[in-house]
Amino acid sequence: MTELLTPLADVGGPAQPLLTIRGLQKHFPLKKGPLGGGGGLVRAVDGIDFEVLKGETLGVVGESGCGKSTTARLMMQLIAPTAGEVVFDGRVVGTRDLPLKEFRRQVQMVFQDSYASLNPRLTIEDSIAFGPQVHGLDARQSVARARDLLARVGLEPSRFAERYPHELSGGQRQRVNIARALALQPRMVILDEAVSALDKSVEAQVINLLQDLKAEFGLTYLFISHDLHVVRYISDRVMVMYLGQVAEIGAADRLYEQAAHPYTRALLSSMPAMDPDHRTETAPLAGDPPNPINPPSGCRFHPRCPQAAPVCAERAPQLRPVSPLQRVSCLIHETGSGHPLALTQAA
Ligand SMILES: Nc1ncnc2c1ncn2[C@@H]1O[C@H](COP(=O)(O)OP(=O)(O)OP(=O)(O)O)[C@@H](O)[C@H]1O
Repeated sequence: MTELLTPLADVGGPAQPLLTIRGLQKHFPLKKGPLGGGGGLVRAVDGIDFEVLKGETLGVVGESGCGKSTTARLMMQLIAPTAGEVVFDGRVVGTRDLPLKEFRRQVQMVFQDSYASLNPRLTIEDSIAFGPQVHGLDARQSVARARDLLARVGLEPSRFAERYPHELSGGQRQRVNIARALALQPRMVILDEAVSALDKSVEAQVINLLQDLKAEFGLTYLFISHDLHVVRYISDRVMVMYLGQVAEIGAADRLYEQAAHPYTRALLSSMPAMDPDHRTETAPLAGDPPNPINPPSGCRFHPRCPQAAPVCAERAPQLRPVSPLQRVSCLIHETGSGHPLALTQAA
């Protein structure tokens, strides 16, 4: 299990998985046309395995449509998987071992749209108190918890508790959503583009708040974002997705400094430079991601990969450890010879 060792191991011994994803797939059927044509499947998530370690923030990145949100919704069991399972703290979710209701108390989610997530007819206080009441806490205790949490996310309860969502700014509403997610005292929070709609200065405040709350409540985060700078800042490890699969996963610093997958390198070189004097050597990502209805054969990245060899169109790579801190799905790393061309030459 050496691949589970992360920088967290430096501070608290070997990190253990809190949530494990095994062979997860989601294929959405396409509607048939009036004459029976069409059909087919959108392979939104197509066989992924990974773990979220206790106490870490796992960042998830990848181009639009690569399956990040579908993965999050599958993890929460908001949609049924085509195949695979979610294991939380050693128990399979949605079984007698760990019924959905109990799992959903322990794992909460915050979405991008701060307004859509709140009931416009409920006051802020009632929105936050609702979850604990559903889970059996009495009304007085639920309201007390809501007020505590409002203060904790930086919203003075005497000013905000009785207001309605439309009376708040986007940043304030997202603080309410975070308070609401914490009201059930979860162990893990999934943040799906949770700061993406905020102004840069508000975004920075909310990210710092998330960091403080994580430390205070001992939380584990899965943090989905298209902003590679933010992901590097907040994450202990990062998972890179490409066309419904995991391309690479590893410790954030190592992945950003020594990416092993050609896709990760291309994605990172498309990052706007924080330092204008900094020049990257790598070619940026060319072309659009291919269609998840009809993904390329072999390695799905091969049509866009600057290092692709003929074998890459024929053989699908497996996710394998390349170091104790990094796993990658690329034939380069399966040969151990440094280039997939060696595979064709050796064959
Ligand atoms: N209900 C659905 N029916 C059919 N296809 C879907 C459905 N939901 C998602 N998809 C498709 O699945 C693929 C993955 O979508 P998903 O939203 O998970 O990607 P994403 O990486 O989160 O993208 P973004 O960064 O744009 O939010 C896309 O091709 C999307 O169009």
